[in-house]
Amino acid sequence: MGCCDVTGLMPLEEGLNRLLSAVTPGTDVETVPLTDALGRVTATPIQAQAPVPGFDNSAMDGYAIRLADLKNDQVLPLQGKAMAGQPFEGSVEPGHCIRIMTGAPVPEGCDAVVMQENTEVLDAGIRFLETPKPGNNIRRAGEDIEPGQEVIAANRRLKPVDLALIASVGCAEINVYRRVKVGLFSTGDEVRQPGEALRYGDLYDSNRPVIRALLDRLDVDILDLGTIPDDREAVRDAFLRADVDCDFVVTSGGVSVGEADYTKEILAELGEIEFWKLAIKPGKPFAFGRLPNSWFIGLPGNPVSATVTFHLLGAQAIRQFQGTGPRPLPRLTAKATTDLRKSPGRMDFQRGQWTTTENGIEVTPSGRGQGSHILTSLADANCYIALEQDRGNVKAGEEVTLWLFDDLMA
Ligand SMILES: Nc1nc2c(c(=O)[nH]1)N[C@H]1C(S)=C(S)[C@@H](COP(=O)(O)OP(=O)(O)OC[C@H]3O[C@@H](n4cnc5c(N)ncnc54)[C@H](O)[C@@H]3O)O[C@H]1N2
Ligand code: MOO
Repeated sequence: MGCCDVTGLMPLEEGLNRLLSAVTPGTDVETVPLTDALGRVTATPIQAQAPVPGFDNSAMDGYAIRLADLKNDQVLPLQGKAMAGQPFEGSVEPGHCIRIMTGAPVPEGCDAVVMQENTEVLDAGIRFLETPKPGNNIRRAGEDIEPGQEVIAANRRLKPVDLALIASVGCAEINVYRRVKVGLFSTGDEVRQPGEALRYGDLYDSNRPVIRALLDRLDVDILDLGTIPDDREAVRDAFLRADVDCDFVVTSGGVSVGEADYTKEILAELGEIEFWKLAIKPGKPFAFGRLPNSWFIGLPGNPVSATVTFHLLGAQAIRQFQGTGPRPLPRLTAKATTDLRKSPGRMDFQRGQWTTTENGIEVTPSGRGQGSHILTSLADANCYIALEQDRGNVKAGEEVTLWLFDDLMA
């Protein structure tokens, strides 16, 4: 197939659908303490046993009163004190008020709290400078969460504030799915590690650092097998090693049609290719398949292609296995500020910077070019300019669809 031959390429949507229906969520569950739960995916829902707040309490430092007691002079003698953690005990005598602090239980019978700033301390008691409405400054029991309420659903990736919510209902341990294990390696005789000297024709392995970092953000365990030379046996060994221990094997390079492109060949030998070659640019030679024990994600060697295909496809496959399901990127319509070159046949994911201007939302291509070796185009971007498969060149001012970068890429 020549570089411009687009026959037999699978549209992105079809590839993604096939990948998502092939990957079934993992089922192994473990229990972790709340402190270790960030980024994990819940296996069971979490329900509140008791209301939150657990009791009617004061929203302000001030005085708790019975509204009916406020007479013309608005002065009530002070009877006692309610502090957070030290409730007022006993019953409030008619015509009295209680000093109360934020978070302290509102004494029974009191139906409003007046903040300190709206009162005056006299020898005879407290003068109220306002007449509050019933319930003023009282936070009701169960206002946030009712008993029995589901506060966290199953199959949710826990974010920082979820941990607060879970703590607020007193839950100390959480059932989560086992962490996904991902084996990772780059291939290529020319691929060196940063810090090493380059021979003529070599380049540095930029794929592994970015894919590792993206995997970290997906909260997986990584088995990093490094860079494997273009040697059939070495690539085969790396595949077998990763497959034994992992749920996914992610590689970069060797999926094209070159003479040392063994990745695809070995996948066909050890497992099964589900699909290879998508109608997208960059990333045409993306491969997805099944190994004896794991799923295979074969990223193209070009750095932009590897990163974009991992973002659009690989990460979705991992989320599917993790149980959260895929997370589509949000989309926006914008005006292109410049002409964009585009050949019909593949869907383009050009890299761009979108901004809101007085003319609406505009997008400008990022980097010094859109080649799949131009990493700066991706580093300077905050979105993809997603140009439909059949679309041709775009003129400045035309509308284009943006796929916005999510927190994985931002
Ligand atoms: N005859 C054809 N040639 C190519 C086609 C095609 O359809 N027909 N597709 C092109 C496209 S598109 C891509 S993308 C690449 C994908 O090739 P491979 O996945 O086989 O990758 P390599 O050939 O090993 O490398 C491509 C390119 O990327 C550099 N590379 C590889 N690994 C890394 C790494 N870890 N970090 C940084 N850069 C890396 C490598 O040196 C090459 O320059 O194939 C096209 N060819
Ligand atoms: O489609 Mo390749 O992944 O552009 O360089």
